[in-house]
Amino acid sequence: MPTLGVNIDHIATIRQARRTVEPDPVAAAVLAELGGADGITVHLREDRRHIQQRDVQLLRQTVRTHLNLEMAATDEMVAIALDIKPDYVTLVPEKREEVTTEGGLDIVGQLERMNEVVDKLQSADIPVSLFIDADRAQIEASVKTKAQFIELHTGRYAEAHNEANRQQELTVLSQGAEQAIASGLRVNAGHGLTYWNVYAVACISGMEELNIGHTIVSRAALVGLERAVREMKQAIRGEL
Ligand SMILES: CC(=O)[C@@H](O)[C@H](O)COP(=O)(O)O
Ligand SMILES: NCC(=O)COP(=O)(O)O
Repeated sequence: MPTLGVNIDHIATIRQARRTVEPDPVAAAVLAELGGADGITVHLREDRRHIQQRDVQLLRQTVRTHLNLEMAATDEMVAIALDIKPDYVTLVPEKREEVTTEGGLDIVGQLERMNEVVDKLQSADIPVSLFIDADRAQIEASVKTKAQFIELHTGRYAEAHNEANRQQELTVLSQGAEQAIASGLRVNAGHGLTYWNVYAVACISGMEELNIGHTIVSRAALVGLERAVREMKQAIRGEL
């Protein structure tokens, strides 16, 4: 079975909604690890809409499992990664106006830049993963970069409208994983995975790690709400 990288971006989304100090992503990472997370994933976006650079610095010092830094392949982000030295970097495409990551990286169309960034990071002992669609040409180009990993974008599978479409997208993911592993790449997957759709992806042969965030933070908000309200009643009564 693949390991679980817990993406805690949306803990920071709640904090940034008020620009306050809670909830703290560092505390969230500790709790995720206590719950069995095999790794912690954060996406430091150029617009800093959720995770901040300080969070990544603190997480580097506190995460006991491994820290996966998702980032765009920009000079600014490469400099941050070289300074903080996460356990691995996942290069992702990024658009300021997007609600979340749309599609995978175009490795074919920017092979020279990808080669340069992968080489800079891996020469500093930071393994690189490329977040791509399970597309034959993108996988072939990823091999050329010498990145150690790819992360297959599971968004289209997660958004499938019916069972036939879901099976079709699952086959695309399985075939992509097979091609990548046969070419020497290690394979992770993520985006849009939920408690209801994760199992089929977890069963893909050779899958190493699943990075999952939004559904876990969403569920945490609901399963923790009753206790949170009970504790506020205690606080109001001066009992906390
Ligand atoms: C790369 C990816 O699929 C996710 O990590 C996603 O980017 C999380 O960050 P956002 O929710 O800000 O898109
Ligand atoms: N790379 C995918 C990830 O880290 C989490 O994506 P999501 O579960 O928040 O959609």
